[in-house]
Amino acid sequence: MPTLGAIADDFTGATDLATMLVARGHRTVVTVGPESLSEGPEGTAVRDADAVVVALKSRTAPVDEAVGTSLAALRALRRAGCERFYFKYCSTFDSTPAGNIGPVTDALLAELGERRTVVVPAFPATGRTVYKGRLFVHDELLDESPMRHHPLTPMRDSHLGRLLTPQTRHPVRLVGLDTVRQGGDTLRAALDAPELADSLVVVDAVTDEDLVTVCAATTHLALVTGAAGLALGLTGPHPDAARATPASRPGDPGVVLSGSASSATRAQVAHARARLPHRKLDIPALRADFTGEVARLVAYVRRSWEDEPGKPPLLHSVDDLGDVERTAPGGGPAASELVERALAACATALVAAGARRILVAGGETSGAVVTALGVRTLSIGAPIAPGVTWARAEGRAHGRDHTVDLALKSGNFGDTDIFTEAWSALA
Ligand SMILES: Nc1ncnc2c1ncn2[C@@H]1O[C@H](COP(=O)(O)OP(=O)(O)OP(=O)(O)O)[C@@H](O)[C@H]1O
Ligand SMILES: O=C(O)[C@@H](O)C(=O)CO
Repeated sequence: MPTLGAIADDFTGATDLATMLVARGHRTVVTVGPESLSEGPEGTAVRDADAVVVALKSRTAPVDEAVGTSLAALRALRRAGCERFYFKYCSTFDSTPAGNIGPVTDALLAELGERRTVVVPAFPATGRTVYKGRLFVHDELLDESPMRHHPLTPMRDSHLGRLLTPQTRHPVRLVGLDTVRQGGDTLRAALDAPELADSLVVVDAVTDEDLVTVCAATTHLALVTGAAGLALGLTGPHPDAARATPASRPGDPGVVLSGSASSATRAQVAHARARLPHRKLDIPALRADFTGEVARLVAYVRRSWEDEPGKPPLLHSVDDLGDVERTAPGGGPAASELVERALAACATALVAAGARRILVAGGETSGAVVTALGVRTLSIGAPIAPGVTWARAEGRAHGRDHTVDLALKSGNFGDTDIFTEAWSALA
């Protein structure tokens, strides 16, 4: 029976955390939404797991909806036996002044009858560190990094206290690196101090060792919050936890679907364009004739499978930031919505046409694709890069069951050659 229950605010974040938990010895199941926790064969997989991660698409949802789905996930995890909880959000703290990190944290605390938790977005393996309460992305402050241009959650501050305060009913406090470096016992005493009893406590962490210390000092908290780095210190009972075997065989048709505008993805797209068949989504064409344009994209991929076997085609929506359309002309559907819907529609049509391995770039995009594919659970398979893994996805779309290998790549994760090299991990 699982004891650790996690709620991830997007799908790439869910597989990011699950990858870390598997590496730390937890048999881990990712369920898409809370419903799959109890139903049918997925219920059995959950009962055999040490940890369950519920993947939500709540990061940019309206606040009430994000709170509602997160609470439903918490209740389902409690029913499944979980006793400790982990709210996973982005290592770049993706949120707006309204939420959803603060409101969801407040609601989870209230439901658990708790008043205090930690806020730990650091993930040094991917360049995210927190010092003096400020979030860095590699050697830049968050608001000076490319995250300030994010299409949905532009991050215009790096001070976690200032970012979180408008989102929460709790005071936001800081425990600094000097305390963390004094070790787990000192840090726990600092966190348990009466003046922090009602607070969301941002904790500095710059290295993996800092995160192991933070983890050790917070095992008594019913709820922790952060990115996947905080799970580094969570050693589980099954160090040899098996990874899922691939659903596909080498040579099976594959495709890359990228709706991410992040700087790492843009470099990956540029690299792949020189090496893979590729087609860019035409937003005005999607707006004018959505069904026809999706059919043309699908036909292009199918033709590429025949003309250039072994080279998974790339469908992408952004080469450079000039491609990001922020306001829809004439009040039509937003470009972001069109891109998500188009890539999701391509995914279901391509799976029906024989695709067995799909690499998706972008958290929101991944949510759209995974939902359209009717995926209920993801079993973590071969790792690709820090925070990115292949996962075996069981789903149902167009009235047919299917099993495919899915990799959900967070916008800023992965090396430049990930779109051409990820496939070798499936061999
Ligand atoms: N040309 C475009 N114009 C406007 N919006 C776009 C365009 N291309 C993609 N988008 C939208 O931008 C958003 C990108 O978010 P997504 O979460 O998929 O990627 P990301 O932010 O890079 O990844 P992550 O959240 O994992 O860091 C999606 O909603 C996508 O539909
Ligand atoms: O923490 C991260 O950066 C990722 O898992 C993520 O949430 C991006 O969508």
